[in-house]
Amino acid sequence: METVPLSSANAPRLIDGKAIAAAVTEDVASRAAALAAKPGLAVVLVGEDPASAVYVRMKSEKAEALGFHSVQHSLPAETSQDELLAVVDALNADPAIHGILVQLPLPAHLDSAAVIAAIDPDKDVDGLSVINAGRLAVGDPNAIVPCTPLGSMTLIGTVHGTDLSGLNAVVIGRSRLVGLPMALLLAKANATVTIAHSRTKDLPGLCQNADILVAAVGRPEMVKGDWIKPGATVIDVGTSRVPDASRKSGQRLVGDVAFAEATHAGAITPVPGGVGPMTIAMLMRNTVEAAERKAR
Ligand SMILES: Nc1nc2c(c(=O)[nH]1)N[C@@H](CN(C=O)c1ccc(C(=O)N[C@@H](CCC(=O)O)C(=O)O)cc1)CN2
Repeated sequence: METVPLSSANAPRLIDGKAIAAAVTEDVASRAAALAAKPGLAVVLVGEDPASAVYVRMKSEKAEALGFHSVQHSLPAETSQDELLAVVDALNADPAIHGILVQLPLPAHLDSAAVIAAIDPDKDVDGLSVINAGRLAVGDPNAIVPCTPLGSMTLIGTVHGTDLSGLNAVVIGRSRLVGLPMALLLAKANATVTIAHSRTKDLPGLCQNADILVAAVGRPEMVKGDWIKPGATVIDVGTSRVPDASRKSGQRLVGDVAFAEATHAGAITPVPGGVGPMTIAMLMRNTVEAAERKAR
């Protein structure tokens, strides 16, 4: 991946997640074509959450476009825990499936942790199982790493390269999906990492010390311009829909960062077109890797 110097001009450099994701998926397509059996990805959606339906469709369509065997299970919102576990069990046993993803969040009556735990860790292409989280924590190369942090690290790499020695990184958010694995990956790359959350004292002050700021809280435009250190690299993981009467749809997508105020950042991911496309690209990469491992 090309390393681009930090911007010295007034405007921050936009980190083009769409273009970088396209490069990742191009590589995935050629790896998939080299396999005797197509990589198989199963995506499971429970309920009718509109955003989840969009993401699941994007995943299935991308898998098809890359020549994968792509399977989608769309289950009603009232699906029971046992019914969902039975779907996961069947996918675990299916040799044509190398990756299983259960779209989150699940309806409130379902136990997400138990569902994730039921996925074969070698097919857990979301990297959410305790086994894969543990593998990542101890630096096991067999870890399947959650897609959004993996994609975010690739974006950071286009600015700073792979060695983040001497850089302070602040991750706002401590979820299993993004914040915690992100912090581990940054630490593995030699950054000095702080995990911040809703109980953190003086969050703006902490962020002002961050050379790399990762916002993953899901609160629209929470990170204000004066929280950002001049020249910092800002990775915006948030994707919230807010009302916007000027749009035909009546809404627009915003991140966790007040983008228009981040004029003095060195580099920043836009929303849309930043981290989001990388999440899908890394899911495809995790799936082809799972298929390659199976073929060895
Ligand atoms: N099982 C999982 N559930 C969820 C994950 C996940 O990684 N695994 N992540 C998020 C949502 N997500 C993927 O599922 C996701 C979010 C956003 C995008 C994306 O490409 N966004 C576009 C905008 C798309 C739009 O118009 O809505 C962008 O940012 O450019 C992809 C995937 C929660 N659940």
